[in-house]
Amino acid sequence: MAFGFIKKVFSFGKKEAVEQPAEDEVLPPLNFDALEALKPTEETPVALETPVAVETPAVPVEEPKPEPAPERPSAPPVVPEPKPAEQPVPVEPAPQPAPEEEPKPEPAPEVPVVEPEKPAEQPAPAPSPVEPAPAPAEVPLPPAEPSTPELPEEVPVQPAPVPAEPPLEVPVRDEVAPQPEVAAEAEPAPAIPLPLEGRVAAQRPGGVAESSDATQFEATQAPSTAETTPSGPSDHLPPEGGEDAQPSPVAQKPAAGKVTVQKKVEQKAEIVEAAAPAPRQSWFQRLRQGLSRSSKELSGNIAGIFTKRKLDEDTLQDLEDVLIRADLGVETALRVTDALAASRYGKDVSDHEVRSIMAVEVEKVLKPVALPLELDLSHKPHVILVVGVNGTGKTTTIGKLAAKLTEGGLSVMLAAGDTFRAAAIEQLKIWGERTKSPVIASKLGADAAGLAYDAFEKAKEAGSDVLIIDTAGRLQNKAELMAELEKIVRVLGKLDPEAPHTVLQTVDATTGQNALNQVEIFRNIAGVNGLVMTKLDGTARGGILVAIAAKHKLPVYFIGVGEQVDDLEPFSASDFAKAIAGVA
Ligand SMILES: Nc1nc2c(ncn2[C@@H]2O[C@H](COP(=O)(O)OP(=O)(O)OP(=O)(O)O)[C@@H](O)[C@H]2O)c(=O)[nH]1
Repeated sequence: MAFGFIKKVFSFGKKEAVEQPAEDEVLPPLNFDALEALKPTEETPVALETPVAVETPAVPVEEPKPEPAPERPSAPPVVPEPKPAEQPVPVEPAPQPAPEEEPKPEPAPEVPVVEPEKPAEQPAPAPSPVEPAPAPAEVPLPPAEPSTPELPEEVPVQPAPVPAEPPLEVPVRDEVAPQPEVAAEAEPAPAIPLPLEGRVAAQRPGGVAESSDATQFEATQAPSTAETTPSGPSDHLPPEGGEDAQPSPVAQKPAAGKVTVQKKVEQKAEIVEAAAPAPRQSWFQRLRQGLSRSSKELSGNIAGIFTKRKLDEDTLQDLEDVLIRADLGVETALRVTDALAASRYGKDVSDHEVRSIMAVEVEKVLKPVALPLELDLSHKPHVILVVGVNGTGKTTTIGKLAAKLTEGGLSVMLAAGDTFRAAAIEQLKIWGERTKSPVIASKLGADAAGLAYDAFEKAKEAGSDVLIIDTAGRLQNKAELMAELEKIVRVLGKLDPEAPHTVLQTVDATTGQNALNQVEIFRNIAGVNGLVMTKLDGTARGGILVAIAAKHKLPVYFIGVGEQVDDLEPFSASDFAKAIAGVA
């Protein structure tokens, strides 16, 4: 029994704590010295049991077994006492904390919001360097040093140890770690962040400033400032600081006028060339990989039709069905079958020939909508309103787009207009930190239109090039959503009749046919004039993009094939058509 307990404790990395009590117990039996020299183990158990009532350590040792089995209650009443009195209780809670902590790590990916908040608080104790002690208060530290008295606290921490080994060193920072990683990705464009950091640095009351420190500070500080929406934002974008902080050539701002946003801001092409090339897979490779499910299913079905069969009415009908089932839409399906029939009717046709013709026809459908996003910088700022159903990738797309713009030397301000979800607000703040873009946010449930108006004013004051406004997308309450979006558009128009200058809708490719309706709805509600197709990676329904293009004929500016900051690329009709058709 006792051994079992000790082992458990060891596993938590608290040998010291346990061993001590064990030794203490052994000490009393020292009276038997000579005799017991050989049987230390056997004695201990005896000693443990005897002193049970008196010596607390002995009790806890036995309880560990009872832990899993509350069966112990049957054991001598003595046992139950020690539990409540001592740590045995905490030992059991240990498993409890495990579930508690797990939820944290899990939400981490989805709701990094929690993480940023923690760091946000830490910065306060930022003087941490001076007070490493307060940090222990966080719990993680105690487990390492403290022994018995802290066991209860340690217990909850122990569950973490498993994943916690890293946290042991810098638990909180670990959570923030992901941010530095992102920052690292953004680093490729070293010159850009510099000026931006300069801005943020200027915002800091204390003027702390090294790049690395700055990053950490911003990660925590930014959110807080964003919360102080009313005054904060303006402070965030001191045009002076921004320009001063742009010592690097890359930081040069594009002249007023129209710029094209593709892989980078077009007007910055010369400077962008200096940026280090990404070592990752080529865009087309990633696109092919992302659409592999769509193309494989399609290719498999096509191959099934044309194996040892001539092209006739039946095969054409079968092909049409396959294309429609692949979400390409009736119009495109007919285009493909017509084109195929025109040149190959009555002949043997290989599936590869069919897919090649399909790629050509799909490209024809997509070509008209594969347009680059153009920003009119004569507007200060050019306002981009991002709409779409919840979860379609609005916030993520805003972050990716902000990264492109800031890397291109443009100053960007973000507005957390989805005031219905705290997570959405926090998520945008994180993107703001990553892209060094000020975020205007307000309390949960605040009037989104009021926030948009406020953000527009602040962006004007700050001289921002672009203002990107996030919005809620609660289609489940269509009337309310419609009223809110209409109000946002109306309010923005008071400051600039032409605003919002771009209304982007994010469309989740995994949605399938319902995406067609979503575009219809948001187009009518918010005047959508451009699309971003997200989550094309890993879906078998990528063909829906073709159906949307054929039906709505709205520009598709970008497509998303992942959650990373660089997983947003300008839409290429040719690349997409080849990728989904599975031809080189
Ligand atoms: N695989 C993949 N995931 C994506 C892509 N774009 C966004 N996501 C993920 O989709 C989820 C929802 O994205 P959000 O940006 O929060 O979507 P949203 O529309 O802002 O959602 P709400 O905040 O609820 O309105 C997140 O987990 C994103 O990481 C993409 O292109 N590919």
